Amino acid sequence: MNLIKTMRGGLIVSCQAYPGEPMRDPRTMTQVALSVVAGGAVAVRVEGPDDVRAVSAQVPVPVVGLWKDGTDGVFITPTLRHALAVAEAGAHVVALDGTRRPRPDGRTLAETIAGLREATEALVMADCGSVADALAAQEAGADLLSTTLSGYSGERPMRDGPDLELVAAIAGEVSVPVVAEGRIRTPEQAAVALERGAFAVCVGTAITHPASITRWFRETLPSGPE
Ligand SMILES: CC(=O)N[C@H](C=O)[C@@H](O)[C@H](O)[C@H](O)COP(=O)(O)O
Repeated sequence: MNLIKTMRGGLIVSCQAYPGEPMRDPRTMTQVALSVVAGGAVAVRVEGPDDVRAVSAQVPVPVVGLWKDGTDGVFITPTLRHALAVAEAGAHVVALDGTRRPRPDGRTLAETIAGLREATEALVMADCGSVADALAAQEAGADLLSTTLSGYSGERPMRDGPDLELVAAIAGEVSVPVVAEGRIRTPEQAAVALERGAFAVCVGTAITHPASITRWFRETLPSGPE
């Protein structure tokens, strides 16, 4: 619980590069992670066992690890095998799909969390897409809940910005800490998420994904090269 307390009111920064991108390299992601820690991140969120291993060996803050497998359905740390690998790589917190959808290995979320607890000391962040997910994930034993999958799991509409309504609704219903995550683009949105009851805020793309940030600028310019 002490580890969770260190994140209270803070900014968790997700440092991820996607398959095929130039920054997809454990050394590069470690440099990104060290840079966001220098700026005050209370924790980092990192994808894939290789990046988790490299980053957790170097950064002085908790590492929230995940392993994406695929891009559809349940793909964030989808099975117990993935969760164990992320913990073994050094993650202090394992983030996994916390929706009520069937999981590829047939285990329930509760069984997955129990299996992880038997083998490791890692805490669990359940990535949710609705209030019903959050309630079920709390029941299943998650240590932290996040709104990561709002707009992606089919239960909430996809918005341009963060689903602050969901943050408030979950925070009002559960007793475990709630992380506001997903499409937070500005410091102001992050501050509002905390006001609405989030325990901490997680920002990825707007801080660590240069291709997206560049695109936002370019698309906002009135005209430019074709
Ligand atoms: C839905 C999904 O796959 N989310 C992923 C989860 O790890 C990441 O791609 C996001 O970057 C992360 O959740 C942070 O959100 P944003 O980048 O919007 O600040």
